[in-house]
Amino acid sequence: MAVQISPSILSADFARLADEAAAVPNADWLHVDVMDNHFVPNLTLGLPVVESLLKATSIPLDCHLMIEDPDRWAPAYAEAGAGSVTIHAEASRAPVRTLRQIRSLGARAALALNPGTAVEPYEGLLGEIDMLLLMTVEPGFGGQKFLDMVLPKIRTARALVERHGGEIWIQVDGGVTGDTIERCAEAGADVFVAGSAVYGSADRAAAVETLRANAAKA
Ligand SMILES: O=C(CO)[C@H](O)[C@H](O)COP(=O)(O)O
Ligand SMILES: [Fe+2]
Repeated sequence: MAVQISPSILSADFARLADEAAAVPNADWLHVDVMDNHFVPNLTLGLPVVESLLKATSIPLDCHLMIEDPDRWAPAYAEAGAGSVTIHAEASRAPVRTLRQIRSLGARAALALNPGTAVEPYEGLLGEIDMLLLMTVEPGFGGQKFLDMVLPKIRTARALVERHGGEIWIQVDGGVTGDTIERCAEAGADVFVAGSAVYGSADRAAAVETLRANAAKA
């Protein structure tokens, strides 16, 4: 499993997003948290900002939609050129249709599960996804404490994914730091989102490399 690091611009300076993207040239992805103040109690950014960001960086965008109606909006992010589009299982009413639309528009399709959502009921969707996102905090805000209770679910997900051929990536998001990343990698995650651990550091690129090195220790 190659380690991939996806810095979350949630913790970046929103007035300087192009510079903040340029500060992490060694990132595999740029994680974009779309929040609508309904599915989660916070409001961030939407499609117009993603469209501008796509013009400002060559780093592929990993769009994490924390919105009430992902079935309506997710295809537009894929159409705009996002490299990966993630919908929440708790929000989607038609996940198969939406995940297929995302793929048919050329993006990787991903399904996200909140900390309290079990993975087993979604085994049937594994054929429809390129990545499974396991939230390691309750979605809505950056800078929260990593929830250790999700570690067994990462192990379960890794076992399920291996049974399905092992090609689906497992992403973790929330409270991922130089300290917690090793536990996530050891449990079976291979894509790591980090907001405050990267954008809370003076040297963002060095923070990305520290995360990558620590994940590789597992
Ligand atoms: O989806 C998210 C929150 O809902 C963010 O991606 C996540 O919280 C990143 O921030 P941090 O690394 O600071 O926890
Ligand atoms: Fe996120």
